[in-house]
Amino acid sequence: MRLHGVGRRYRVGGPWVLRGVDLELRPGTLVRIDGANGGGKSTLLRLIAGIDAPGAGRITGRPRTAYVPERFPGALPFTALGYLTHLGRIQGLRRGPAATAAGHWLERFGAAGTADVPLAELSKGGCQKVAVAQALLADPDLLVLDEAWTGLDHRAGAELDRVVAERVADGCTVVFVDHDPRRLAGAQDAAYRVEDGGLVPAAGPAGGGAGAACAAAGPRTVVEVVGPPGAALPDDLPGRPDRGPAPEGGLRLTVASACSDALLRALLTARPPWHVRSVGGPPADGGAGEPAGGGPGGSRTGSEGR
Ligand SMILES: Nc1ncnc2c1ncn2[C@@H]1O[C@H](COP(=O)(O)OP(=O)(O)OP(=O)(O)O)[C@@H](O)[C@H]1O
Repeated sequence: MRLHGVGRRYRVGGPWVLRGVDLELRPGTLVRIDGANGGGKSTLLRLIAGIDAPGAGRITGRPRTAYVPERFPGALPFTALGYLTHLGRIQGLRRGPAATAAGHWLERFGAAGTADVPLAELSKGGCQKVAVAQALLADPDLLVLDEAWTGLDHRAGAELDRVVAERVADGCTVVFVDHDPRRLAGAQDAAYRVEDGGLVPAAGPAGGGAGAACAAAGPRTVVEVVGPPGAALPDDLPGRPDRGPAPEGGLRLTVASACSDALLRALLTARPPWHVRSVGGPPADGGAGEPAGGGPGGSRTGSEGR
């Protein structure tokens, strides 16, 4: 998708909040937008999300888009599950798959217990989980997150980090604003600042590249893999895993746990696919990693022994 010389002002003859904004959003990239309060970040995100239209310039190549707004209209006459199922249907899902997706995302964000609670009775955090879940129902190709982490508890926030990594690994473009400069730090493919109505490249920890869209910090996961004979490890794997030989042959990959699902998916869907021998945590001594396959904290995969 591309923004060509996009501008927006809120009244005829009024000041331009944005002017002459050019931006290319490539598939499978994570893009951060920063800027001063009131500078126009949300305005830009609404244009990117397609819920507002530019007053100048144009936007081309829009993919299937989902959006988490800065403020979610919580007091609607639905239960959490009913609302998400309804939105899933609007996004083109049939009733059964919409209800399944709704339940899945509530579960992932630790909100399964609020499925039958009216939106008006949810806590701020509970509402925010619904706001995030609605954007994920139909696997969007462009996900626009305006302070989507605000109000989420730690576990749900970490889950959203993981979801972002998975979506990017699946080829989705994710554009986000967040007040925390450490959010997905080092994982961004590009970062920009809205400044004086324009968009300028931001200095900072961006530049991870398409395969790096995972949080680098936090717990680590160790994955032991065996490749097809003669195959090299695919380039640009999610999370840029550290690699070394595995004692039983093959490779031992160590990656931020937030990226492990995306890494596994990339390995299993590579052509030809890699065999995952075990998945586990690093050893307590913090060394290079001892997959706990079969032991505490680790698991053998279903493909073991193939
Ligand atoms: N619907 C609107 N009608 C009129 N003016 C608006 C509207 N939305 C935003 N503005 C104005 O546009 C400017 C940019 O607002 P915007 O919300 O895009 O900035 P922001 O960078 O997201 O701010 P914040 O960091 O405070 O969320 C502000 O001066 C704001 O008052």
